[in-house]
Amino acid sequence: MTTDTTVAPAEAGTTHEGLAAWVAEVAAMTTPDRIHWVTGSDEEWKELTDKLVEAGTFTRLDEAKKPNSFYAASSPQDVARVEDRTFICSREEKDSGPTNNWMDPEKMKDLMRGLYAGCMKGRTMYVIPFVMGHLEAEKPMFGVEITDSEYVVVSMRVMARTGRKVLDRIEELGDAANYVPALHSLGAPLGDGEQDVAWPCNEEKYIVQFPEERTIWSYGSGYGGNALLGKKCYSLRIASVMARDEGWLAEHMLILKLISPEQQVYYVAAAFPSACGKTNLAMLEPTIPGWKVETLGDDIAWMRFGKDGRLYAVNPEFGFFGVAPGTNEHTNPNAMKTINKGNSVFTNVALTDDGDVWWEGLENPPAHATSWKGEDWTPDSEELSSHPNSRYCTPIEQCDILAEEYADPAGVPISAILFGGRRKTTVPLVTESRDWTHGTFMGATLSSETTAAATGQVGVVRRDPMAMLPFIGYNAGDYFQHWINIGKDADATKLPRIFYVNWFRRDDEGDFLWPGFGENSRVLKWVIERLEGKAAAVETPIGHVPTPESLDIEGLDMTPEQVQAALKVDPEEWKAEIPQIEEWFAKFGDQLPTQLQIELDTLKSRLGL
Ligand SMILES: Nc1nc2c(ncn2[C@@H]2O[C@H](COP(=O)(O)OP(=O)(O)OP(=O)(O)O)[C@@H](O)[C@H]2O)c(=O)[nH]1
Ligand SMILES: O=C([O-])CC(=O)C(=O)O
Ligand SMILES: [Mn+2]
Repeated sequence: MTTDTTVAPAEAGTTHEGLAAWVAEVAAMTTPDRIHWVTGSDEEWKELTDKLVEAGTFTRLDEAKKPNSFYAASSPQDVARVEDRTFICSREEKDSGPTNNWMDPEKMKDLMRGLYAGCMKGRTMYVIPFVMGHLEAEKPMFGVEITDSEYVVVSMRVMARTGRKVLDRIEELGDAANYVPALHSLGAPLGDGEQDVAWPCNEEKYIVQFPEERTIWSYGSGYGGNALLGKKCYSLRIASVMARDEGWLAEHMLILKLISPEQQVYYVAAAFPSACGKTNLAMLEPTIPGWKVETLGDDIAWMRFGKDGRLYAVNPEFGFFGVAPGTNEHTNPNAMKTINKGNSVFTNVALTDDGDVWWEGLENPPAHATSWKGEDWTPDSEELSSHPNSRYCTPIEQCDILAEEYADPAGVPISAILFGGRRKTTVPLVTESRDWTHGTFMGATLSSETTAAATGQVGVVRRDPMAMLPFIGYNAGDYFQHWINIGKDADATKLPRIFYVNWFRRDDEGDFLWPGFGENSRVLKWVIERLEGKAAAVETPIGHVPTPESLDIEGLDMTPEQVQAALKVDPEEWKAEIPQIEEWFAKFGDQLPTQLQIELDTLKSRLGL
């Protein structure tokens, strides 16, 4: 037991005094049986995964099918992000804004200290030094996560650069190393001799960001978005606050590299809400001849201005935490190849009898499997084999189409930003904004049907600004202003152009109008041709949409009427949208940037309202 706050540096696990003191303080509060400083070595991975297998949390998959890979099933009450349990505890309530839960930070800390007291009893406390983005970055974005979950340690090693090398650098930099302290506990202490369960967690959950302190406290959940604190909590909620203060953008965006038949290279970033197609677009296999996509990231983009005045994006992550259902050789062959190389963790999918994993939408359903709930499953079963938010966690460097620029800490210059949501009606396949401010309006009014990526009802249309509704770490009105300011201060000719896409529009029978997936390359082609001034567009009240001839539909299995229906801008549908936008904007009161009100007024007058 090493929870003494006066331990010598060697015993403290680090020569960094501030870090040693924080770790000692947390240990004194949470009273773990032991403390382990995560090195990130292969031996450590082996030890931890063996321990997880022994505990029943992991099942080792067949080595020939998925080498060095594991299956896990969570508790049914711990399957997704918990937005109603997520808080932005800024000092002033108004700074968290109308879209976040808030509590006074001191009150929250008192409450959580009560929960954390003794919460690691019987467990090991792991200290994970990590960096989001490159260790070689000009200003490395360090974090240190304390957790009592081996599942979290193993997953963090896949999702972020972690371990001894990071700690060495933090120690070298000393006081100059700014790191985000991120505390996580499952909230499941073990009594003396008490047998552990396969997925320990607590019914009571708190996912808390303290934006001024750049600190994260998470309690009660082992699920990715709630527990891998480098991801949503740091790289979006905390980083969005840093970005506001420092003049950059931390966004819920994929980053892809597009190569035209003429070998021209373009970089595109795209923000879609959770489970709305980022990973799929990021790894797309174009169906149109001569075009090629490489990937840089599937979930998060940090964008800063370069010396040349362009906006450069880096992916701060090191792995993919992807939605399993729907992923297959047709929809996402590159994801399949990546996970088949192994070194991956699969959570809440089905386990086949021959030691592989399966999920809805994957080819070749097994005759029998064990469902994520641990029940017998056959293709005739009424229940799903896998939770709709089941996930694979796999190393990004295993992706065959990873762009070489991924290794560049300076990132890639973005030419276009796409916003997109999941809408059955109203929103056309693609619309180009008139300018940055109009594009910001499109992002600020983005709407989407809710998905299984968060707990709560699925399929309800809600505004999800820039796909960041659950991730903006401050007042969303100020966030909109920040977006507008980014455009105001920049050279407009160098800014990315902004587009709005919708792959999910349906016909009267309820079928998707647009085939999606690899066919989305046709939309990317139109976007690039717009940048080059080559493609035609129709001006509509909501922006520029493709003329039917300008969209490349050669070889596409769609009638011209179906293409028209996918592209259609129906003024009546948009008129019905206006009261929803007004209601949304009303939430912000005088925190709503005037420019967005002007954009709304312009849209109304274009619709004849
Ligand atoms: N119809 C249709 N479905 C799609 C398309 N792209 C993705 N999907 C489906 O949407 C679901 C989520 O896709 P992902 O690419 O994993 O979504 P994501 O935005 O990366 O999700 P998060 O990891 O939660 O942020 C999967 O079931 C996909 O099969 C598309 O172009 N058309
Ligand atoms: O954070 C998670 O749990 C998964 C994810 O990427 C999202 O929900 O956007
Ligand atoms: Mn995501």
